[in-house]
Amino acid sequence: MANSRKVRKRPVTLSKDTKPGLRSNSHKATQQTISKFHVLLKRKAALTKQLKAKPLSEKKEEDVIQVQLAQVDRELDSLGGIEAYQKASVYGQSVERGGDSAKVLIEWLKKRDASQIELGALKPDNLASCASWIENHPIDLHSLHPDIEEQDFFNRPLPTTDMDHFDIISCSLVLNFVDDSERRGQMLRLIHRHLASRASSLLFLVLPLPCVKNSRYVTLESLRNLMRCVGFEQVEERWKEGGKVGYWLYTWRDPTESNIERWGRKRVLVEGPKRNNFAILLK
Ligand SMILES: C[S@@+](CC[C@H](N)C(=O)[O-])C[C@H]1O[C@@H](n2cnc3c(N)ncnc32)[C@H](O)[C@@H]1O
Repeated sequence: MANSRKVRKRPVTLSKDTKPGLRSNSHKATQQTISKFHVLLKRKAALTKQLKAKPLSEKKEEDVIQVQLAQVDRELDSLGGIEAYQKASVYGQSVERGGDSAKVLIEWLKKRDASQIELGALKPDNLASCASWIENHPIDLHSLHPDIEEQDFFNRPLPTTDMDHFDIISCSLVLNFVDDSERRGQMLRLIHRHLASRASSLLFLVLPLPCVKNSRYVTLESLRNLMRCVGFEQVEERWKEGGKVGYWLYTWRDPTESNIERWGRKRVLVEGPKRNNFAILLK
């Protein structure tokens, strides 16, 4: 359902100085930047967690962690910071996926007036072709364009009126960017609260395929069940064997808190040495 937020009719395009500028980058270099970034962010999250867990008496240990944190920050800076990561991701969109995730979302949407918030938007015009019926509100931690609001979704004020809620939330390759399993669960719960509480509200989720096909803690089935617990019913799923990413579409429903404890801690679902540790926890 559309609300009275201003509908942006004019398709906005990326300005010259915000174009990726990475066309000459090799595919390999792009992948390296993205994966180095993820490794460093994970390390940073682990160190920050350790720091919070330490009692103050262990000052020496705390100092060591602070030094390690500073080193991680330097390495992130030397990679070019979040902007370099984002630009590599823009480039990755075309090389890895043959285009932006929005293509899949548009294919799945039934044409109706709707308001959408796009989390982790690298470009302001992903939904330009639907501008007459979708009022899109792109946000990102680090905005690459004046039409993308710079905002951490975790800090976005909760909706207070019907108008503040969205009909659609797009969360493409953002949940995996969140470096802590509990915070991923929090993000899903927040998404649920920002959507209008009706069955027509939609969540579009995109994850790197290994998060669900090669994790020891998450499978396609567990994702479906966890999402149901948060309050999302899966209606579409798309991925292909050997593919890079998976796409899911969910409708809003009431959460089922009955077996919530099942999702409160990591449980190995698939054994194997080459599995990754991607997890989502609900507390
Ligand atoms: C890998 S990029 C994905 C971009 C794009 N959505 C896509 O599908 O290619 C992840 C983006 O999510 C943004 N992001 C991560 N956490 C966020 C948060 N809490 N709030 C807003 N944006 C966030 C990052 O800044 C980054 O630009």
